[in-house]
Amino acid sequence: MDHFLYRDGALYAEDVPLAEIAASVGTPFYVYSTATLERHYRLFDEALEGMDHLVCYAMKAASNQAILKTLAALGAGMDVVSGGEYLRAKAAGVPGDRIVFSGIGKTTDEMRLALEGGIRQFNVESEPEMIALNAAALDLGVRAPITVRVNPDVDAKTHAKIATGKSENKFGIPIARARAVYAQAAALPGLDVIGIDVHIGSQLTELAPFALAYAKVAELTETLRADGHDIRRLDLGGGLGIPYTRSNSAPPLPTEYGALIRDTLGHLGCEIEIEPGRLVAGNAGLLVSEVIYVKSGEGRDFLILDAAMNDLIRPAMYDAWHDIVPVIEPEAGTEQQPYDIVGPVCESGDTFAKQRMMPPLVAGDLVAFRSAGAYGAVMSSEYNTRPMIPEVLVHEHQFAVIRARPTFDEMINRDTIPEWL
Ligand SMILES: Cc1ncc(COP(=O)(O)O)c(C=O)c1O
Ligand SMILES: N[C@@H](CCCC[NH3+])C(=O)O
Repeated sequence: MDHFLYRDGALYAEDVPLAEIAASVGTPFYVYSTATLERHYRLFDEALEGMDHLVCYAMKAASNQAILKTLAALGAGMDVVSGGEYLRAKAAGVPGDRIVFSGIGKTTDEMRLALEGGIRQFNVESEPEMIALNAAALDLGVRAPITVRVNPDVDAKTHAKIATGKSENKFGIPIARARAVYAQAAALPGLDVIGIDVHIGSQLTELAPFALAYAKVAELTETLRADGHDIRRLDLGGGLGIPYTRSNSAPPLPTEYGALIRDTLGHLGCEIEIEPGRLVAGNAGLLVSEVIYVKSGEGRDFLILDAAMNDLIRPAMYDAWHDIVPVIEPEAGTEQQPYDIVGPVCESGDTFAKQRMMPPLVAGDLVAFRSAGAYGAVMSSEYNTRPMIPEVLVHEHQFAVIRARPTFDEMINRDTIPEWL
């Protein structure tokens, strides 16, 4: 459930009409609902109730400071994947002991930053990374808490570009090699081996792949304990999918996911961490755009929007579906017609939807892309020298711009001219 509903014939974000925000900030823009963000975080937190746990929001999904602060205020931890994300999390008030550091390519500088600023644990993904982290920790005279991310060779049954748990993927160490790698880690004096990490992919719409992966983690926990390792924390990654459209095959709910965790891993008495990103932010955000032109093509009509692939790359990159709805609710019985919905960028990949059934629209009408809160604004660019679009946060009846649109002067003057020119 989200907080973007039609009321009196118009789409609202909580208690604010989207048209009012559009009039104030101009289109296109991203808008997030505080209530939905909070609700989704709490669903995970409650799903793990009774177990020692921490929900570490995967901030790669949406990392505006205001979003992070909203979640941090509820006690959320953060999963970060770069020095920049680490600093963002700290700036939002998340203490180091609630930050986990994931990613296959952590640099020594990033390791030092986190070791100095405080870190809950590093999720280490290779032997060379282990050696580098050991050296960085010894250099600073500290011990780095780590889990090792294992690759369980499980098919997450999601888009190939966001599946991470098969042996051919670049992530984690093959689970078959885990015992040897843990033995190596335990022998490094700068590392404190505390647990196991796994993350098999994103936008999972079934529980079965999680069940397979977690069963392997349970077995590995017992094996490693028998080898003498004090395995006391399991980081289970993120990946639970969201409904991108209102169909009857909605993905499992956080409660069902929590029950699976309890069933497969509860008996081990470990502290549980999860790293949801998409489910927290995805349906908490919309992209709102205006129709610039309606153009008749050869056998098809194009809705040309002022949003483009640089603002929301998911359809171009993953052929992703986003529901696109008019901001003014069509009257009951309005006949729909097919449109190709496109942006102004100069490539045909700048297509959001083909032959999408919509009520008749004209220039100046507003449309909203649903489920755009995760991997939306964070993946945007200035391609075609299009300014990054504003982000707005709604809280009940108020809204605030949480990132302003840069001016063209700011964009142009960001470049510097070498002295020979
Ligand atoms: C290590 C790690 N944790 C958490 C996530 C968040 O995944 P999702 O947004 O699907 O919940 C990702 C992205 O897939 C990831 O790579
Ligand atoms: N960017 C991807 C998700 C990547 C998940 C990364 N851990 C998407 O929009 O679906």
